[in-house]
Amino acid sequence: MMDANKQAALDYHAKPIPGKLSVELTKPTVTARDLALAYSPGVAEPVREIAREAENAYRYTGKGNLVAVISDGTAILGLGNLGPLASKPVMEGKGVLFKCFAGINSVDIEVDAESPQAFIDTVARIADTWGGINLEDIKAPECFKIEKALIDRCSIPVFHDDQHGTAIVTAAGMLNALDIADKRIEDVKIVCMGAGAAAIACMRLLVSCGASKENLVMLDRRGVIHTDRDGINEYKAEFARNTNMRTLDDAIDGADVFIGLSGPGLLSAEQVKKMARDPVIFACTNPDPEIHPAVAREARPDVIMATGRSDYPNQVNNVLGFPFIFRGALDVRATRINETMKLAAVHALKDLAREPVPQEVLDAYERTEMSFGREYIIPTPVDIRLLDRVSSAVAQAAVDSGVARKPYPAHYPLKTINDVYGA
Ligand SMILES: NC(=O)C1=CN([C@@H]2O[C@H](COP(=O)(O)OP(=O)(O)OC[C@H]3O[C@@H](n4cnc5c(N)ncnc54)[C@H](OP(=O)(O)O)[C@@H]3O)[C@@H](O)[C@H]2O)C=CC1
Ligand SMILES: CC(=O)C(=O)O
Ligand SMILES: [Mg+2]
Repeated sequence: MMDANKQAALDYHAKPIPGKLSVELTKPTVTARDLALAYSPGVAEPVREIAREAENAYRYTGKGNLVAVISDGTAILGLGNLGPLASKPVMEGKGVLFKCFAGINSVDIEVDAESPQAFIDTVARIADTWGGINLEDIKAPECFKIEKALIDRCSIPVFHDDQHGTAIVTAAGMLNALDIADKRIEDVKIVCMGAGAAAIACMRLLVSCGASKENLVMLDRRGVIHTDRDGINEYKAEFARNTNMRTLDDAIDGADVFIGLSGPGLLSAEQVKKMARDPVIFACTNPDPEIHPAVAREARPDVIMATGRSDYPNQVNNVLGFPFIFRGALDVRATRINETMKLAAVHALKDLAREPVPQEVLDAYERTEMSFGREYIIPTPVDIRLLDRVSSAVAQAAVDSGVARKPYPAHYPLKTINDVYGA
């Protein structure tokens, strides 16, 4: 980041008070009577009700609209394993996004765990306090076992955002980008740089959406993941290709799609030049993408380009997913976030990009025009319609697929975050 922007980012986090989130009160606390209701003796009444029937926690506490954002700091954005405390600005940031885009309260928890099992046990022991758990920035392959174990042990939704949030948004953006390029997902040659949490989940979901594993090459730090390679874990093995390709140079030749979920600056202009017509490049590593959009565009004026960042067009970032997916899941008290709900979110996002863009979005992005096309393949996070479209689709899918413990919300559609508690 340039020095001025770097200082601006540090000042933003430091001033006027440190951090980006605080806690607000929802009840009066002025008089002795208020205190007698809020604390002793009044607080004993909801305690007794919850002890009698656990579901009452949703009625008498903030549980139903409260998500824990939990990390061990092992894969902080694309910055790597910098430890739990260093992940705190990102986890606070996820809390900001939960609140401002979906009206969901959250608490960030950074766990210093000596092993995946210790992490699992820590999270499982505090799980009942929340309406849902958003796991964040936990590296592969540990993240897969951690998420599965917690889903098995918890009765609330547990969702590894870097896997599924990213996959949902990537799939929605990809379906639109391929439509614009006039290509079929079944036919396209895909190169996926990275074989971690986000990459594995993105490729799994793209395959569910029609992509062929035979057309897909995945790479990690050692190059192409192929069937003759030793020592690849079971998740990478899912995408091992029987191929002579060994390097990105080999794989990128004639590729229709490059998806980067790996590290900064790994794709060169020369490699972009070797891609097929109307190449689709999602350079999603944060904060510094696999290739700068200007470099890609100079190499190939016909590129359809996305990054994970807010300061370029086409932000393919899980921020478009997790706030609204949890909103829908919480509002029907879903026990989990299943594949049906994820696909519903993909289609809601994909379809919304094809509608006219509201003036508020144009103003926020200081643009006079935005419409479905190469520079607008996916809605922007500030688009208030996401709250209605994605949350409604996810809630309906939860009901339809039998994981909802409450009916489709009577107070939907949500027009603003002020609507989230209903009338
Ligand atoms: N835009 C978005 O919404 C999101 C973007 N991301 C980005 O995706 C990236 C990966 O995140 P995540 O999956 O959570 O992390 P993981 O640690 O789980 O995976 C990282 C993967 O990237 C690979 N990788 C790292 N450096 C290189 C390199 N120089 N060459 C080839 N492969 C490399 C690793 O290879 P190996 O297996 O050999 O170690 C590993 O497979 C991050 O940069 C992150 O910012 C993640 C989530 C959301
Ligand atoms: C966006 C995000 O979650 C990441 O880069 O890790
Ligand atoms: Mg992340």
